[in-house]
Amino acid sequence: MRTGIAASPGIAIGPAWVVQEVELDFPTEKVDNPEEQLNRFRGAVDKAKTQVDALREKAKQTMGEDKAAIFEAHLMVLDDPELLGSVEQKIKEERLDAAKAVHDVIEQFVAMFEQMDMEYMRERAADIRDVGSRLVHILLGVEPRSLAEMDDPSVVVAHDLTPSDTAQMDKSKVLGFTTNIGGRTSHSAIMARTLEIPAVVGLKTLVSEIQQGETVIVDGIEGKVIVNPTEAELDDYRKRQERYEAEKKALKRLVSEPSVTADHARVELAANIGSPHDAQLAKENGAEGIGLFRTEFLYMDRTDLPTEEEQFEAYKHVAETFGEHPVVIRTLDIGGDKELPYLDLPDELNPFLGYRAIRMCLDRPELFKTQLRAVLRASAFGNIKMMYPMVATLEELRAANRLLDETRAELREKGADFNENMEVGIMIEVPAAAVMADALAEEADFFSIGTNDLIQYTMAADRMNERVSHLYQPFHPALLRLIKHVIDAAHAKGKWAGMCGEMAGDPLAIPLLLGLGLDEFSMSAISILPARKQLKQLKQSEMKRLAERALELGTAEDVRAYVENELKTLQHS
Ligand SMILES: C=C(OP(=O)(O)O)C(=O)O
Ligand SMILES: [Mg+2]
Repeated sequence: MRTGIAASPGIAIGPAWVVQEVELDFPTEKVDNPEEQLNRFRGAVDKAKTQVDALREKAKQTMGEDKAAIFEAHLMVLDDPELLGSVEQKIKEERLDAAKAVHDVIEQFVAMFEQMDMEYMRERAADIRDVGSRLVHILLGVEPRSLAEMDDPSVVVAHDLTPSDTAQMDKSKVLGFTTNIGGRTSHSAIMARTLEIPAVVGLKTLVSEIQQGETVIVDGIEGKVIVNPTEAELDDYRKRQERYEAEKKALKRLVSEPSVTADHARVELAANIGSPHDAQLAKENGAEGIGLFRTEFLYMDRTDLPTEEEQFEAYKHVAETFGEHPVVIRTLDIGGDKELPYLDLPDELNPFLGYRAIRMCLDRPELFKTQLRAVLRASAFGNIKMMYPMVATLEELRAANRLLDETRAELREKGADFNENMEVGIMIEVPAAAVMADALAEEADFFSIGTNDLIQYTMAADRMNERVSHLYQPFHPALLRLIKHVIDAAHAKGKWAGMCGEMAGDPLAIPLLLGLGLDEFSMSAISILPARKQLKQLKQSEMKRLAERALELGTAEDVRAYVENELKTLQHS
C-alpha cells in the first residue's frame, strides 16, 4: 500500500496504463544559420497555438469554460514577448538549435516562477513547463505521449500530468489516475475533481515500480494506492467503491431540496466563488445563492485593471445564473496575500495589517467607483447584494456608502438601470468590527463573517505561517463569543448574518453555528450537499444548548472534544 495526497475523491480499480516519459535528445552543437532556427522556432510557436486552440475547444465541451481557461493561460505564454524574446536572443547570440534554446529558456523561467511564494505564481510555472514541452516536442519532431491511444478503461499512472494531458482524458476510459508529483491544488488535481475522476497525487516513485497492465486500486478518498492487490483487498475496495457511489447518488438527490434542520429551521447554503464560471458548478452542487464572490480574481493574472464593462459582464453572468437567488459580490479585497503587481503597491512590513481591501479602495476612489458602477448596473439583472471587505470602523462604512451614493446619482443622471434597493453589507473580519457590530448593524444591511481573517486577527496568528498555526483556532471560545455577538447584533436590528470563511463548511463547526443562529452558510461548492445532509439530521433547539455550553468552555480543544462527543451521543440516541 502506498500513501500519497488524496486529490479527487472516489475509488478506481483497473489495469495500469503507464505513461512513459520520452527521452529527449537535444542537438547541442552551434548552428551555422541562426536565421533558419528563428524560422523553425516561429513556425513551432504557430503550430503550438493551433494545437492549444483545439485543446481549449475540447476542454470547453468536456469541462466547461472555467477549466478551459487554463489554455488561455497557455496561449498567453505563447504570446509572452519576454519569453519569446529570450528564446530568439539565445538563438541569435549563442547560435543554439531552436529546441535547445527553448529548453534552456523554459528551465530558466520555470525556476524563477517556482521560487515565488504565491501559489498561483507556482501554477504559472506548470503552465510554462507544459507549453515548453509542447514546443520542444514539435521542434524535435517527437509525437507527444497521448492518452488518446488508450483502448480499454484503465488507471493512468504518470510522473506528472499536464493540463493538456488531462484535457484529453476520456472519462469512459480513464477510471482514475495517479501521479508521482503534484499537490491538492495542482491543475491536474483540480481537473480530476471537475471530471469526477478519482486521483491520488504525490506518490514520488510509483511510475518506475509498476508494469503496464498490473491491477491497481486508487483510493482518492484516503489518498492510497495498492498495486497487485490481494483478493481480500479487491473485495474490500469493491465494497467501498459501491458505498461511495451510493452515497454520492444520495447526496445528488439533495441538489434541489431546501436546507432545513430536523426541527424545520430554514437556513441558506450558499457558495464561495472566485470567477463567473464557477457559478454554474456551484448551482450543480446545490448552492442556494452565492455568499461570496471574491472579485479580486478578476483583477489578478493580468497586466492592467479590468474595465467597467468586463466587470459588469462578469457580475451580470453570475446574477443571471442565480436568477432570484442572492448573489453577494464582495468589492475588491486586494493586499495581504493577494497582490496586484501592476498597481505598484509599496512593500510593507505587515501586509496583513496594511494598505489593503477597503482601505485601498477608499484611497483610490476612481478605481473603486469603476467597480461600484459595474456592480450597480449588474444589479438590474438578478438579486445582487454587495459587501465591503475588511471594514474596521463605522467611518469606513460611511465613506464607502458616500462613494456608492455618488455613483448611484451619476448612473441616474445617465439613465442607467440599477436596483435602487440593493442590500449593502459588510464583512466582519476585523475584531474591532465584531465588537462594534451593534453600531455597524444600524448602517449595514447584513453581515458576512470572514473567519479566515477574523481568526488570524483575534488570535494574532498569521493564517499563512506554519509556525503559529497551532494558534489559528477556529474553535477558540474567544472566536465563538465574537461570532455570537455579531449574530445577535444583526438580529437585534432585524438584519441577517452569514459566514463566508472556511469555518462555515466545517462539519464540526456547522452544529455550533446553527446553534448560534447563523442565517447563511457560504462555502466551497463541494461542501454544500454534505452540509445539507448534516443539517437535516440536526435540531436547532438542541444545537442552541450545545453552543451555549461551548461558549463557557476555556479552550479550543475543550470545545472540539465537547462538540465531537455530543454529536456522537446524539447520533446514537
Ligand atoms: C472569506 C474571507 O475572505 P478571504 O479568505 O478572501 O480573505 C475571510 O477572511 O474569511
Ligand atoms: Mg478575508
